[in-house]
Amino acid sequence: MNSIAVLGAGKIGESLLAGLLQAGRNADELMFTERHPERAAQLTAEYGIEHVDVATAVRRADVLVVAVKPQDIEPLLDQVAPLLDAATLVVSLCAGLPTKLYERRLAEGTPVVRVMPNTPMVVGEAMSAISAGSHAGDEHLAVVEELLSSVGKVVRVPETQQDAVTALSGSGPAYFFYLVEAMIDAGILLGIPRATAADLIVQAAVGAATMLRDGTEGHPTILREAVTSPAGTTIAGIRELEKHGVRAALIDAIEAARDRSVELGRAHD
Ligand SMILES: NC(=O)C1=CN([C@@H]2O[C@H](COP(=O)(O)OP(=O)(O)OC[C@H]3O[C@@H](n4cnc5c(N)ncnc54)[C@H](OP(=O)(O)O)[C@@H]3O)[C@@H](O)[C@H]2O)C=CC1
Ligand SMILES: O=C(O)[C@@H]1CCC=N1
Repeated sequence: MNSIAVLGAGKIGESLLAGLLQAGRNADELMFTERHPERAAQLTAEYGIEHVDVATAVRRADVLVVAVKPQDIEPLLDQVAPLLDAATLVVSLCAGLPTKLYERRLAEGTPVVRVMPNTPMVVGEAMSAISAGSHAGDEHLAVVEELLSSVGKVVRVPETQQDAVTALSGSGPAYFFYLVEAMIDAGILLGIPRATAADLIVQAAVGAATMLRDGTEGHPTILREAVTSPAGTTIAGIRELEKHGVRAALIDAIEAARDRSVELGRAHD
């Protein structure tokens, strides 16, 4: 079994570690680096995973998972580059950062796989899209697939699509959470207690998501039409969504997220 070091155990790094443990991986196959000692201690207490320094992570890990903010990548690569040999697989979870950035900075021939995961990996429901850098072959993609399929679904995409994927499934959970927040607020407006409104909306979201994924008819238009009765309540609401341009707003939002991903990568050209 590969030993895995997560460099930067923030929100996504912790989600990955927690998801891997939940999937049955042993804590002693995992390690992480983190620059705040209190947070490191808290993570070790909660998960039983060892906090190590970068040099130890590079020496011991078969797979180095980079999970720092894109803005923090340069100082991290300064630390890693002199220590790393080309036998270690580098897996980047960072929005926008191309594999060629790592290839430029790390030992010649280092295999790099770019991944866009999402936080539902903490409950084993991640969507991760993976792309090989120029020194990563099928065997490296297979290692990453095996790792991430234990915490959700994995697809292979050309690296040219990763900025769009970042906007869709990387940021996607935030947009669903935003919709849920807004719908709970609507419940408050209508006089429903917050806890009850939250129960109603969260279960509606879980039911709708399950129908989309597991139902015999998973097409969103057909499912939405089945809820929309003639002269009924749903169409009255949909007319308001259309009046307020919600569909166009979502398309614009996802395009803006894609553009920001491109910009984050260009900052390192
Ligand atoms: N959150 C999400 O839903 C997703 C995030 N990502 C990607 O994952 C990466 C991390 O995002 P996220 O988890 O949200 O961000 P966080 O800020 O929560 O996590 C990054 C962590 O890395 C730490 N860090 C930074 N530099 C170093 C270093 N040199 N050594 C050790 N630790 C370091 C940060 O410390 P400090 O607090 O001091 O900054 C922080 O704890 C980003 O590149 C993002 O694009 C990808 C998909 C989804
Ligand atoms: O907001 C971000 O930049 C990261 C990348 C995808 C989800 N969160």
